[in-house]
Amino acid sequence: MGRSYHTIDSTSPPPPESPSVEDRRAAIAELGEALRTLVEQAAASESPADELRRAAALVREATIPVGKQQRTRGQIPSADDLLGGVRMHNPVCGDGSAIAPPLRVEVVEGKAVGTCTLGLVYEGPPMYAHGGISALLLDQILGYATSVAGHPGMTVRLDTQYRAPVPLRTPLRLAAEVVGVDGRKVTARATITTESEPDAVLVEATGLFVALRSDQSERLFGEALHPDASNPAAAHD
Ligand SMILES: CCCCCCCC(=O)SCCNC(=O)CCNC(=O)[C@H](O)C(C)(C)COP(=O)(O)OP(=O)(O)OC[C@H]1O[C@@H](n2cnc3c(N)ncnc32)[C@H](O)[C@@H]1OP(=O)(O)O
Repeated sequence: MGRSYHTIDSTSPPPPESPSVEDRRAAIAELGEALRTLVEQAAASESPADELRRAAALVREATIPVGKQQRTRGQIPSADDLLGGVRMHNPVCGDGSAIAPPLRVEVVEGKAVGTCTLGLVYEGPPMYAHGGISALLLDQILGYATSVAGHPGMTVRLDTQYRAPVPLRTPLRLAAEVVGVDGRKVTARATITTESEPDAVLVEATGLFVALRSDQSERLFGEALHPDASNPAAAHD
């Protein structure tokens, strides 16, 4: 099951989940996989117009069961475990996300190392990834590196250097590590290469992360973390 570390995550392993939560996560992942197949095939499709219209009708029909129960912006997904690092809909790593590659991340010798393959849905220049997608991947793995190093924070600056285009439908490797800690400010560096040529850096980034003070955390996330305390209506609208 995909796990993604966020700014308010701890790095300790999550406790065992109940079977119903695991089943719900499995269902979310199954839907995510189907959605990713759909969006990739749509981006690559050369099917005739009538086939595309038939597909659009089927997709509209599929939104009915999915839309039956919706959470609000202020509600954390019931299948997530923030402290355990489970974010099912994270747009980079989440198994339930239609737009996540998804990036798989593990810790190797103190570095966060990620792997993914980008489909045609991420195309910018023909055959290569959109630059914003590279920045998205780098921001995520930098955030992961700061979390696993015990310094979770929010990105306040992301400097990205594009040295060569990132090829689509090609296994990629990302690596990130913390290079400096100055009070609440944490600097980390990350790279994107292909798996076959790990020494040829395609894109690199330096990220500056700031650990939130408790008042900042409360201001930004209080509604989601304590919905009943801050706004009883938010949990139910
Ligand atoms: C699962 C996800 C994994 C991770 C995914 C990637 C993470 C993300 O994408 S996070 C989302 C994107 N980032 C954001 O939305 C953050 C938006 N920024 C903010 O909300 C605020 O800047 C916030 C709350 C982080 C910090 O508050 P702010 O008042 O700006 O800073 P403050 O707390 O006073 O400053 C702390 C230090 O950081 C410095 N600083 C803040 N911003 C910057 C900046 N852009 N550049 C340089 N230094 C900065 C300050 O100067 C200060 O330095 P010092 O202690 O030396 O005086």
